[in-house]
Amino acid sequence: MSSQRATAFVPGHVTAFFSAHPAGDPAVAGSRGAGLTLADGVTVRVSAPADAVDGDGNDGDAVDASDRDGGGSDATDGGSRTIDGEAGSIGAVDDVLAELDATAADVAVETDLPIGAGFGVSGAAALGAALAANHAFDRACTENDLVRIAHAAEVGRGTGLGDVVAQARGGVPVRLEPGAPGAGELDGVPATARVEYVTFGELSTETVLDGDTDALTAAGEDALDRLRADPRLPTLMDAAREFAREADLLVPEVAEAVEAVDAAGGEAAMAMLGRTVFALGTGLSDAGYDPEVCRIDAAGARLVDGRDGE
Ligand SMILES: Nc1ncnc2c1ncn2[C@@H]1O[C@H](COP(=O)(O)OP(=O)(O)O)[C@@H](O)[C@H]1O
Ligand SMILES: CC(C)(COP(=O)(O)O)[C@@H](O)C(=O)O
Repeated sequence: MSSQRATAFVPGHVTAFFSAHPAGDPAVAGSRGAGLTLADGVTVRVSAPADAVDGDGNDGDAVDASDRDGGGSDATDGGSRTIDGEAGSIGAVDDVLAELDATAADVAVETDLPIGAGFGVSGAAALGAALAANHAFDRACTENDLVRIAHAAEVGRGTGLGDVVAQARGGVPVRLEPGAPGAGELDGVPATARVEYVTFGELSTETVLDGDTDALTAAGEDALDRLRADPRLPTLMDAAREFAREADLLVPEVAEAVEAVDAAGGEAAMAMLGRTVFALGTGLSDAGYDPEVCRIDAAGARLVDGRDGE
């Protein structure tokens, strides 16, 4: 049965450490590393125009974009695109919609997370758009197909390497081999925890990934070896701190917060790639900060029903 509206939720993902592995094929390119997925994430609502869902996997010429009211949209040839109610789009989302022949959709991205601050919002929006558009347009893709499409879009735009596969899994994903399903390989640290975070601002993922990533990648491989030898959260946090120092990515506000949490007896690290510090338990509040609070996400990306996305 075809459904014309669908909503997906995708957890945020803070990368603790990573190594970059470029490749000609964006489904094969990606990162190794580890991080935490968060119960705070991104909700994506997709509506397909009535004449775009024909159940044979092809909306083709049935949709004349010029007939549609593009109010509130800055999309060039399709339905409306909003981020938290304001007109705006994310490149990886546009590419996912094009791949699914679903540019006619109205797409609303909603999140309480800051964009560009290391929470993988662009990857989450891309994966959420893939899950919801597949359902709304009755495209009959599998989950692996949709993860591959979102991963390739995110890598192609240079806004992430490993967030999408991690967000699809949930929990504490360990990316053992880079790339989308079929190429990559995932494991996880079986753990749950309260997570606190404070954001001081954005850090351009595109700029870091476009630069020399050799030192970063060497540090990321060392960190992954440490975690594989001792797959527990405190080791992940310690490996993350060492990675940030060795890769020379620490920014002063984050370094100060990580030290303050350590002095108060807690565990904190920098979220790659953003001016963001995250801590386990009450680490940041114990150090005198006023953090956002959530938990490690248990389920990974999923379609959700109901008007409120609950
Ligand atoms: N309000 C916004 N602030 C920052 N980036 C935005 C915003 N709206 C759209 N974008 C797009 O979202 C993407 C953010 O990617 P990235 O820096 O990897 O952030 P994140 O860590 O949240 O994934 C960029 O492609 C950027 O152009
Ligand atoms: C660290 C990063 C390359 C970017 O993460 P973000 O800035 O959150 O999009 C991530 O995708 C990863 O591979 O671990």
